[in-house]
Amino acid sequence: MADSGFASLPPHHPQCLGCGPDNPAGLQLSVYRDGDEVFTDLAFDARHRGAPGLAHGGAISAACDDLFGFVLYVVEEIAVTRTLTVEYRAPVPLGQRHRITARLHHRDGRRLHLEAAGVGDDGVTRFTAQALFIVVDIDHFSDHGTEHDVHAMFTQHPLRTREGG
Ligand SMILES: CCCCC/C=C\C/C=C\C/C=C\C/C=C\CCCC(=O)SCCNC(=O)CCNC(=O)[C@H](O)C(C)(C)COP(=O)(O)OP(=O)(O)OC[C@H]1O[C@@H](n2cnc3c(N)ncnc32)[C@H](O)[C@@H]1OP(=O)(O)O
Repeated sequence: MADSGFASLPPHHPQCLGCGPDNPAGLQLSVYRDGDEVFTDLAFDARHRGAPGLAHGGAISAACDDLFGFVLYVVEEIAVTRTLTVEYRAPVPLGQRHRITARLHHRDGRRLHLEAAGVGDDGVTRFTAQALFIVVDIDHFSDHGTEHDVHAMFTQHPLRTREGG
């Protein structure tokens, strides 16, 4: 796939369930920016099993939620999920790669309306999602994480260029 040249976005933090490279129980998403959209290529595996051979809906939902958290790099706002709706249009087989793409649909004050779709490498759209994120201040996180960890989450990382595809 001709992905080289897309900007690689930094994980929210190293232990993030969705994208943290240091979280062995996480999805370890690698996320890229393509214009105003973000995307990740993901094949659910045995750790994400729901019914035999199929991905668990909660794992799919987590992937969508975390990917929405990367649209924030495009919007340049800090925001958190208030609502998340996933439409499971077709079963998602384990081991089959899907590209999940997310974008801002529209903004209304503090409300960010987001949308996403997961398309298999066979061209089938198996799930779509809509979310409402609410813009918050960095203080939203201060009561729960250490100052160091909260600061690190919002440190600007230089965008990297994807190598290969
Ligand atoms: C540029 C740098 C960008 C860097 C980005 C880096 C990191 C990403 C940032 C954060 C995420 C960090 C790490 C994890 C990453 C990603 C994972 C995905 C994201 C998540 O997993 S995140 C966890 C789950 N998430 C929560 O843990 C939220 C819990 N929740 C709350 O903390 C509050 O609930 C809060 C703060 C959300 C709102 O509380 P609040 O008191 O501030 O605001 P309020 O309730 O007043 O709502 C405000 C306005 O939205 C309207 N409104 C409300 N609900 C509505 C609805 N259903 N439909 C239509 N409108 C609605 C109201 O009517 C009002 O409208 P108006 O402003 O016009 O009055």
